[in-house]
Amino acid sequence: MMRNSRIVSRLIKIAGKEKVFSSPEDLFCYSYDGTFLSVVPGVVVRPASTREVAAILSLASAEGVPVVPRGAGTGLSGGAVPVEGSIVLDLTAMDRILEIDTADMLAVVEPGVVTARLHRAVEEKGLFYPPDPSSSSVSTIGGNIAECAGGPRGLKYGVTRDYVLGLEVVLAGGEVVMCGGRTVKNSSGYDLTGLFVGSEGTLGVVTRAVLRLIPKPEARQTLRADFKAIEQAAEAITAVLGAGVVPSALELMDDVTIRCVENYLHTGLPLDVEAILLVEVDGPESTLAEQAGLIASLCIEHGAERVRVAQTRKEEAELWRARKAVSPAVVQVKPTKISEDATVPRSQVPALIRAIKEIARRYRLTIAIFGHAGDGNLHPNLLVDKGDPDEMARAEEAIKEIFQAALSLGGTLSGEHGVGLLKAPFMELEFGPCGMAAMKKIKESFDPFGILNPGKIFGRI
Ligand SMILES: O=C(O)CC[C@@H](O)C(=O)O
Ligand SMILES: [Zn+2]
Repeated sequence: MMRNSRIVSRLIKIAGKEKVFSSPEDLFCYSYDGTFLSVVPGVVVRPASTREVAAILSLASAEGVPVVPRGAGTGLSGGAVPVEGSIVLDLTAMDRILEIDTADMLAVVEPGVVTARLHRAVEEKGLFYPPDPSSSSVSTIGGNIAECAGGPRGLKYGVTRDYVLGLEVVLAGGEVVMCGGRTVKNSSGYDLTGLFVGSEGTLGVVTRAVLRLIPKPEARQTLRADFKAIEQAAEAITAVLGAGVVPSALELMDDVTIRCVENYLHTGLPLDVEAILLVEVDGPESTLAEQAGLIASLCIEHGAERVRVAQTRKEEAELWRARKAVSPAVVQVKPTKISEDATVPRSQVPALIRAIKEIARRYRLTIAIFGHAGDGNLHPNLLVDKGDPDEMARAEEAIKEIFQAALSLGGTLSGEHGVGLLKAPFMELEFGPCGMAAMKKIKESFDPFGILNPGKIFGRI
């Protein structure tokens, strides 16, 4: 609850009475994101323009009040979890697609645009915005930029970072800066655009983005391969990636994951296998049969029980519905799922799977393994019970070991979910003290009073 009523009145003056929320019910709704963490903020404000965001940040820095920017709150690292007494900046009302420029192949959008809405809008014009996090039907572009979201298409097309050409950002004191622009090349000065992408609202608040688009692939084909042993699936992934085709998605779901999804959706996934691969290829219609055929035969060669190629759009949608429902499905089984995002060079995926399985056995934990195996990004989800302190303690140790395993295989803590609060304690494992000190200097120079999303990336301060 915001103790300082003067700040609430100033916010009302800036954004209007109906855009400032401070009832206990409203504050509760903004207290959490896609993780199990929750902190009630002081007040919520929903600005409608860059000018309003600038006025709010200048007020917050003058008063020393923390500000936590927020999109749809689907993040999985705690990046949008408020700080006690903070102002939550709900950016969902700034949701205009300002421009889709087919000649320069770019879109100019406000941060509150829902990712799937942008997909539809650009696809209507024959263009394509590849980043597609599983939450794309609700996630916002601002949140995607803040966490550098990815999704299944990362393997072929990259992640949000690869599509941000330019940004308008409001800095901590309320100053508005423009960085990058509408060109596909830009080598002038420091890459501020790149710095803001993935900075989780700790350096500034994105109020407008120029996004690169590409031509929409002509067609696509999806197939599912079922494997009795997860090792076979892991070998098939390596074989597919080495065969010269680049699938637009190559997703893995292990047996724990399959059971969670089946329990939730009853979509007919096989329960007698240890893993399935969901593979999508795209490109000119004429190339699909050959690409899919090659992948299917490599899967069979590596022990797949069966390969099913989706014959209709409906069948394809059903396969993707199952994959995209993993997160909500896992939560049905254990509400305190702890979602990880360990990412390794793609050749190391089999080794990472082995390491996670061994850690799960040793700590007596159920871990669902799934994710974007084709680009090395796995999401081991620990199914734990928050009310069981012994299990939580084992989970904590297991998480640390999973991170260590990923790092020792040449990987990173996070491929696409960001650091937020959950991974902050482990950052030094990846960057060492000097790397962390360099990042802190950047943070301090952008946010000398520490009002921008404090605690994220660096841990509680
Ligand atoms: O819940 C998760 O761990 C992953 C969510 C998302 O990144 C996905 O790939 O479905
Ligand atoms: Zn993912």
